[in-house]
Amino acid sequence: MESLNLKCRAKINLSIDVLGKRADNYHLVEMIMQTIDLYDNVNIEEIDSGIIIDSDNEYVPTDSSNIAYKAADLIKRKFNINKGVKISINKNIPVAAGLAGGSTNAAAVLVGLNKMWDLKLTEDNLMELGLQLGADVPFCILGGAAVAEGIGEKLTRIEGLESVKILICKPDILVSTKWVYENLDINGLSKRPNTKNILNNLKENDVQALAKNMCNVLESVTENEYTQIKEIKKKMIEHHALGSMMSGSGPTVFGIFDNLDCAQKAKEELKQLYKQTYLVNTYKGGIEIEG
Ligand SMILES: C[C@](O)(CO)[C@H](O)COP(=O)(O)OP(=O)(O)OC[C@H]1O[C@@H](n2ccc(N)nc2=O)[C@H](O)[C@@H]1O
Ligand SMILES: Nc1ncnc2c1ncn2[C@@H]1O[C@H](COP(=O)(O)OP(=O)(O)OP(=O)(O)O)[C@@H](O)[C@H]1O
Repeated sequence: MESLNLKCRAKINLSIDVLGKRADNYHLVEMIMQTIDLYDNVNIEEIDSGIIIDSDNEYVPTDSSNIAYKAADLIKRKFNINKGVKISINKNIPVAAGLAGGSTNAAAVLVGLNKMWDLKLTEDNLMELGLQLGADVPFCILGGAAVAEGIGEKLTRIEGLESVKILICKPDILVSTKWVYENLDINGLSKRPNTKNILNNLKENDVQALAKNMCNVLESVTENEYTQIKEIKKKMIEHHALGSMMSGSGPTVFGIFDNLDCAQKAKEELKQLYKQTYLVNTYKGGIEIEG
Protein backbone atom coordinates (compact mmCIF):
# COMPACT_ATOMS: atom_id res chain seq x y z
CA MET A 1 0.00 0.00 0.00
CA GLU A 2 1.32 3.38 -1.01
CA SER A 3 1.17 6.68 0.87
CA LEU A 4 1.90 10.29 -0.14
CA ASN A 5 2.40 13.51 1.83
CA LEU A 6 1.51 16.82 0.21
CA LYS A 7 1.77 20.45 1.26
CA CYS A 8 -1.03 22.65 -0.09
CA ARG A 9 -0.96 26.39 0.38
CA ALA A 10 -3.52 29.16 0.83
CA LYS A 11 -4.10 32.11 -1.50
CA ILE A 12 -4.89 35.77 -1.09
CA ASN A 13 -6.51 38.00 -3.71
CA LEU A 14 -4.56 41.17 -4.47
CA SER A 15 -7.61 42.43 -6.35
CA ILE A 16 -11.13 41.31 -7.21
CA ASP A 17 -13.36 42.94 -9.79
CA VAL A 18 -16.75 41.55 -10.79
CA LEU A 19 -17.70 42.23 -14.42
CA GLY A 20 -21.03 40.45 -14.74
CA LYS A 21 -23.09 37.38 -14.01
CA ARG A 22 -23.54 34.14 -15.95
CA ALA A 23 -26.91 32.51 -16.62
CA ASP A 24 -26.15 29.99 -13.83
CA ASN A 25 -25.59 32.91 -11.39
CA TYR A 26 -21.82 32.43 -11.21
CA HIS A 27 -20.07 35.81 -11.44
CA LEU A 28 -17.55 36.81 -14.11
CA VAL A 29 -14.47 38.10 -12.38
CA GLU A 30 -11.08 39.68 -12.97
CA MET A 31 -8.78 38.90 -10.08
CA ILE A 32 -5.12 38.82 -9.16
CA MET A 33 -4.29 35.73 -7.10
CA GLN A 34 -1.18 35.13 -5.00
CA THR A 35 -0.13 31.97 -3.14
CA ILE A 36 1.11 32.45 0.43
CA ASP A 37 3.26 30.18 2.58
CA LEU A 38 0.51 29.03 4.92
CA TYR A 39 -0.22 25.37 4.29
CA ASP A 40 -2.18 22.29 5.25
CA ASN A 41 -0.53 18.86 5.23
CA VAL A 42 -2.51 16.26 3.33
CA ASN A 43 -1.64 12.57 3.61
CA ILE A 44 -3.12 10.16 1.08
CA GLU A 45 -2.98 6.46 1.83
CA GLU A 46 -4.25 3.74 -0.50
CA ILE A 47 -6.79 1.40 1.12
CA ASP A 48 -8.80 -1.52 -0.25
CA SER A 49 -11.97 0.44 -1.02
CA GLY A 50 -14.02 3.57 -0.25
CA ILE A 51 -12.98 7.11 0.74
CA ILE A 52 -12.20 7.99 4.36
CA ILE A 53 -11.57 11.58 5.50
CA ASP A 54 -9.84 12.38 8.74
CA SER A 55 -8.99 15.86 10.09
CA ASP A 56 -7.63 17.47 13.24
CA ASN A 57 -9.97 20.47 12.85
CA GLU A 58 -13.53 20.33 14.20
CA TYR A 59 -14.86 22.65 11.44
CA VAL A 60 -13.72 20.36 8.62
CA PRO A 61 -16.46 17.90 7.60
CA THR A 62 -15.37 14.24 7.38
CA ASP A 63 -18.25 13.04 5.19
CA SER A 64 -18.89 13.29 1.44
CA SER A 65 -19.40 17.08 1.74
CA ASN A 66 -15.64 17.50 2.21
CA ILE A 67 -14.25 18.90 -1.05
CA ALA A 68 -11.23 16.55 -0.71
CA TYR A 69 -13.69 13.62 -0.65
CA LYS A 70 -15.34 15.02 -3.81
CA ALA A 71 -11.94 15.26 -5.52
CA ALA A 72 -11.13 11.60 -4.75
CA ASP A 73 -14.63 10.50 -5.80
CA LEU A 74 -14.29 12.37 -9.11
CA ILE A 75 -10.98 10.64 -9.91
CA LYS A 76 -12.22 7.19 -8.83
CA ARG A 77 -15.34 7.46 -11.00
CA LYS A 78 -13.61 8.99 -14.04
CA PHE A 79 -10.86 6.34 -14.13
CA ASN A 80 -12.90 3.39 -12.81
CA ILE A 81 -10.56 2.79 -9.91
CA ASN A 82 -11.51 0.02 -7.48
CA LYS A 83 -8.98 0.89 -4.79
CA GLY A 84 -9.87 3.34 -2.02
CA VAL A 85 -8.10 6.16 -0.16
CA LYS A 86 -7.78 7.48 3.36
CA ILE A 87 -7.15 11.24 3.28
CA SER A 88 -5.83 12.86 6.47
CA ILE A 89 -5.95 16.67 6.59
CA ASN A 90 -3.77 18.48 9.10
CA LYS A 91 -5.32 22.00 9.03
CA ASN A 92 -3.35 25.18 9.49
CA ILE A 93 -5.30 27.31 7.02
CA PRO A 94 -8.32 28.93 8.74
CA VAL A 95 -11.65 27.44 7.59
CA ALA A 96 -14.28 29.46 5.64
CA ALA A 97 -11.84 32.32 5.57
CA GLY A 98 -11.47 33.50 1.95
CA LEU A 99 -8.09 31.74 1.76
CA ALA A 100 -9.18 28.79 -0.45
CA GLY A 101 -8.46 26.30 2.33
CA GLY A 102 -10.87 23.63 1.05
CA SER A 103 -9.97 24.30 -2.59
CA THR A 104 -6.27 23.74 -1.94
CA ASN A 105 -7.03 20.42 -0.16
CA ALA A 106 -8.98 19.32 -3.25
CA ALA A 107 -6.09 20.42 -5.48
CA ALA A 108 -3.70 18.31 -3.38
CA VAL A 109 -5.92 15.24 -3.75
CA LEU A 110 -6.07 15.63 -7.56
CA VAL A 111 -2.29 16.11 -7.84
CA GLY A 112 -1.61 13.31 -5.34
CA LEU A 113 -3.89 10.70 -6.91
CA ASN A 114 -2.54 11.54 -10.38
CA LYS A 115 0.86 10.48 -9.07
CA MET A 116 -0.27 7.58 -6.88
CA TRP A 117 -2.34 5.92 -9.61
CA ASP A 118 -0.06 6.97 -12.51
CA LEU A 119 -2.92 8.65 -14.39
CA LYS A 120 -0.59 10.78 -16.56
CA LEU A 121 -2.83 13.85 -16.36
CA THR A 122 -1.20 17.15 -17.40
CA GLU A 123 -1.47 20.30 -15.28
CA ASP A 124 -4.17 21.56 -17.70
CA ASN A 125 -6.11 18.26 -17.34
CA LEU A 126 -5.92 18.58 -13.55
CA MET A 127 -7.10 22.19 -13.64
CA GLU A 128 -10.08 21.22 -15.84
CA LEU A 129 -11.07 18.52 -13.36
CA GLY A 130 -10.51 20.97 -10.50
CA LEU A 131 -13.01 23.42 -11.96
CA GLN A 132 -15.74 20.80 -11.54
CA LEU A 133 -15.11 21.04 -7.78
CA GLY A 134 -14.87 24.82 -7.33
CA ALA A 135 -13.79 28.08 -8.99
CA ASP A 136 -10.62 28.48 -6.85
CA VAL A 137 -9.33 24.90 -7.39
CA PRO A 138 -7.58 25.49 -10.77
CA PHE A 139 -5.51 28.33 -9.29
CA CYS A 140 -4.56 26.20 -6.28
CA ILE A 141 -3.15 23.62 -8.73
CA LEU A 142 -1.20 26.27 -10.67
CA GLY A 143 0.06 28.23 -7.63
CA GLY A 144 2.39 31.23 -7.59
CA ALA A 145 0.60 34.26 -8.98
CA ALA A 146 -1.93 34.65 -11.78
CA VAL A 147 -4.62 36.83 -13.27
CA ALA A 148 -7.92 34.93 -13.09
CA GLU A 149 -10.81 35.59 -15.48
CA GLY A 150 -14.00 33.78 -16.41
CA ILE A 151 -15.37 32.54 -13.08
CA GLY A 152 -11.78 32.26 -11.86
CA GLU A 153 -10.62 29.40 -14.09
CA LYS A 154 -9.03 31.30 -17.00
CA LEU A 155 -5.57 31.74 -15.60
CA THR A 156 -2.59 33.68 -16.88
CA ARG A 157 0.58 33.15 -14.91
CA ILE A 158 2.36 36.36 -13.79
CA GLU A 159 5.40 37.27 -11.68
CA GLY A 160 3.87 37.77 -8.27
CA LEU A 161 5.21 39.27 -5.07
CA GLU A 162 8.69 37.95 -4.30
CA SER A 163 9.05 36.96 -0.61
CA VAL A 164 6.89 39.79 0.68
CA LYS A 165 5.71 39.72 4.32
CA ILE A 166 1.97 39.19 4.63
CA LEU A 167 0.10 39.38 7.95
CA ILE A 168 -3.06 37.27 7.92
CA CYS A 169 -5.82 37.87 10.47
CA LYS A 170 -9.04 35.85 10.55
CA PRO A 171 -11.80 37.11 12.88
CA ASP A 172 -13.88 34.43 14.58
CA ILE A 173 -16.83 34.53 12.19
CA LEU A 174 -17.80 32.15 9.39
CA VAL A 175 -18.66 33.75 6.05
CA SER A 176 -20.29 31.91 3.15
CA THR A 177 -18.87 32.75 -0.29
CA LYS A 178 -22.29 32.14 -1.86
CA TRP A 179 -23.92 34.66 0.50
CA VAL A 180 -21.31 37.34 -0.32
CA TYR A 181 -21.74 37.00 -4.10
CA GLU A 182 -25.53 36.94 -3.74
CA ASN A 183 -25.47 40.18 -1.77
CA LEU A 184 -23.20 42.05 -4.19
CA ASP A 185 -24.88 44.85 -6.14
CA ILE A 186 -22.88 44.71 -9.39
CA ASN A 187 -24.39 47.91 -10.75
CA GLY A 188 -23.84 49.93 -7.59
CA LEU A 189 -20.11 49.36 -7.02
CA SER A 190 -18.56 52.56 -5.63
CA LYS A 191 -14.91 51.56 -6.02
CA ARG A 192 -13.34 49.11 -8.45
CA PRO A 193 -9.74 48.01 -9.00
CA ASN A 194 -7.67 49.17 -11.96
CA THR A 195 -6.25 45.72 -12.72
CA LYS A 196 -3.83 47.01 -15.40
CA ASN A 197 -2.25 49.44 -12.94
CA ILE A 198 -1.86 46.74 -10.30
CA LEU A 199 -0.26 44.42 -12.86
CA ASN A 200 2.17 47.21 -13.77
CA ASN A 201 2.99 47.67 -10.08
CA LEU A 202 3.81 43.96 -9.92
CA LYS A 203 5.95 44.12 -13.08
CA GLU A 204 7.91 47.03 -11.65
CA ASN A 205 8.06 45.34 -8.24
CA ASP A 206 6.56 48.53 -6.75
CA VAL A 207 5.04 46.94 -3.63
CA GLN A 208 4.20 50.31 -2.12
CA ALA A 209 2.06 51.39 -5.10
CA LEU A 210 0.48 47.94 -5.33
CA ALA A 211 -0.53 48.07 -1.67
CA LYS A 212 -2.23 51.43 -2.28
CA ASN A 213 -4.00 50.28 -5.49
CA MET A 214 -5.37 46.97 -4.14
CA CYS A 215 -9.17 46.74 -4.25
CA ASN A 216 -11.68 43.95 -3.63
CA VAL A 217 -15.28 44.67 -4.64
CA LEU A 218 -16.54 41.90 -2.32
CA GLU A 219 -15.12 43.73 0.70
CA SER A 220 -18.04 46.14 1.15
CA VAL A 221 -20.56 43.26 1.36
CA THR A 222 -18.74 41.48 4.18
CA GLU A 223 -17.62 44.75 5.85
CA ASN A 224 -21.21 46.03 6.10
CA GLU A 225 -22.19 42.91 8.01
CA TYR A 226 -19.15 42.48 10.27
CA THR A 227 -17.39 45.45 11.94
CA GLN A 228 -14.24 43.39 12.60
CA ILE A 229 -13.00 43.78 9.01
CA LYS A 230 -12.59 47.59 9.29
CA GLU A 231 -11.10 47.29 12.78
CA ILE A 232 -8.40 44.86 11.65
CA LYS A 233 -7.54 46.97 8.59
CA LYS A 234 -7.22 50.05 10.83
CA LYS A 235 -4.88 48.23 13.23
CA MET A 236 -2.68 46.98 10.37
CA ILE A 237 -2.37 50.51 8.95
CA GLU A 238 -1.61 51.93 12.45
CA HIS A 239 1.27 49.45 12.52
CA HIS A 240 2.56 50.80 9.19
CA ALA A 241 1.24 48.16 6.79
CA LEU A 242 1.76 49.46 3.24
CA GLY A 243 -1.86 48.42 2.59
CA SER A 244 -4.53 46.16 4.06
CA MET A 245 -7.54 44.45 2.48
CA MET A 246 -9.98 41.57 2.83
CA SER A 247 -9.07 38.36 0.94
CA GLY A 248 -11.67 36.67 -1.28
CA SER A 249 -15.14 36.75 0.23
CA GLY A 250 -13.59 37.16 3.67
CA PRO A 251 -13.57 37.48 6.54
CA THR A 252 -9.74 37.21 6.57
CA VAL A 253 -7.91 40.53 6.32
CA PHE A 254 -4.29 40.68 5.19
CA GLY A 255 -1.68 43.41 5.45
CA ILE A 256 1.42 43.90 3.29
CA PHE A 257 4.53 44.94 5.24
CA ASP A 258 8.02 45.99 4.19
CA ASN A 259 9.30 46.19 7.77
CA LEU A 260 9.61 42.96 9.78
CA ASP A 261 9.56 44.72 13.19
CA CYS A 262 6.31 46.52 12.37
CA ALA A 263 4.76 43.30 11.05
CA GLN A 264 5.72 41.42 14.23
CA LYS A 265 4.31 44.16 16.49
CA ALA A 266 1.06 44.18 14.51
CA LYS A 267 0.92 40.37 14.80
CA GLU A 268 1.41 40.43 18.59
CA GLU A 269 -1.36 43.00 19.07
CA LEU A 270 -3.83 41.37 16.68
CA LYS A 271 -3.16 37.87 18.04
CA GLN A 272 -4.47 38.96 21.44
CA LEU A 273 -7.82 39.77 19.82
CA TYR A 274 -7.87 37.17 17.04
CA LYS A 275 -6.23 33.79 17.67
CA GLN A 276 -5.92 32.98 13.97
CA THR A 277 -3.24 35.55 13.12
CA TYR A 278 -0.20 34.47 11.09
CA LEU A 279 2.84 36.23 9.64
CA VAL A 280 3.82 34.53 6.38
CA ASN A 281 5.65 35.15 3.10
CA THR A 282 4.32 35.07 -0.42
CA TYR A 283 5.12 31.79 -2.20
CA LYS A 284 6.05 31.00 -5.81
CA GLY A 285 4.91 27.39 -6.26
CA GLY A 286 1.82 25.21 -6.27
CA ILE A 287 1.07 21.84 -4.63
CA GLU A 288 4.20 20.23 -3.22
CA ILE A 289 4.61 16.43 -3.12
CA GLU A 290 6.88 15.43 -0.24
CA GLY A 291 7.05 11.72 -1.05
C1 LIG B 1 -14.11 34.64 -3.64
C2 LIG B 1 -13.07 33.75 -4.30
O1 LIG B 1 -12.47 32.92 -3.32
C3 LIG B 1 -11.97 34.61 -4.89
O2 LIG B 1 -10.83 33.88 -5.26
C4 LIG B 1 -13.70 32.87 -5.40
O3 LIG B 1 -14.33 33.67 -6.38
C5 LIG B 1 -14.66 31.84 -4.83
O4 LIG B 1 -14.24 30.59 -5.25
P1 LIG B 1 -14.81 29.22 -4.61
O5 LIG B 1 -15.02 29.39 -3.15
O6 LIG B 1 -13.93 28.12 -5.11
O7 LIG B 1 -16.22 29.17 -5.30
P2 LIG B 1 -17.18 27.91 -5.53
O8 LIG B 1 -17.00 26.91 -4.45
O9 LIG B 1 -17.04 27.47 -6.96
O10 LIG B 1 -18.59 28.61 -5.36
C6 LIG B 1 -19.15 29.01 -4.13
C7 LIG B 1 -20.29 29.98 -4.42
O11 LIG B 1 -19.74 31.26 -4.76
C8 LIG B 1 -20.42 31.86 -5.85
N1 LIG B 1 -19.46 32.22 -6.90
C9 LIG B 1 -18.20 31.66 -6.94
C10 LIG B 1 -17.29 32.03 -7.90
C11 LIG B 1 -17.71 32.98 -8.87
N2 LIG B 1 -16.87 33.36 -9.84
N3 LIG B 1 -18.95 33.50 -8.83
C12 LIG B 1 -19.83 33.13 -7.87
O12 LIG B 1 -20.95 33.63 -7.85
C13 LIG B 1 -21.46 30.87 -6.30
O13 LIG B 1 -22.67 31.31 -5.77
C14 LIG B 1 -21.13 29.57 -5.62
O14 LIG B 1 -22.28 28.93 -5.19
N1 LIG C 1 -11.25 20.23 3.10
C1 LIG C 1 -11.95 21.22 3.64
N2 LIG C 1 -11.34 22.16 4.39
C2 LIG C 1 -12.07 23.19 4.90
N3 LIG C 1 -13.40 23.33 4.76
C3 LIG C 1 -14.05 22.43 4.03
C4 LIG C 1 -13.35 21.35 3.43
N4 LIG C 1 -14.25 20.63 2.74
C5 LIG C 1 -15.44 21.22 2.89
N5 LIG C 1 -15.35 22.30 3.68
C6 LIG C 1 -16.50 23.20 4.00
O1 LIG C 1 -16.36 24.33 3.14
C7 LIG C 1 -16.64 25.55 3.81
C8 LIG C 1 -15.72 26.64 3.24
O2 LIG C 1 -14.41 26.41 3.69
P1 LIG C 1 -13.07 26.89 2.97
O3 LIG C 1 -12.03 26.88 4.03
O4 LIG C 1 -12.84 26.12 1.75
O5 LIG C 1 -13.49 28.38 2.60
P2 LIG C 1 -12.76 29.57 1.91
O6 LIG C 1 -11.36 29.71 2.43
O7 LIG C 1 -13.64 30.76 2.06
O8 LIG C 1 -12.67 29.16 0.39
P3 LIG C 1 -12.67 30.11 -0.89
O9 LIG C 1 -11.65 31.19 -0.64
O10 LIG C 1 -12.26 29.14 -1.99
O11 LIG C 1 -14.06 30.63 -1.02
C9 LIG C 1 -16.40 25.26 5.28
O12 LIG C 1 -17.34 25.91 6.07
C10 LIG C 1 -16.51 23.73 5.43
O13 LIG C 1 -17.73 23.34 5.99
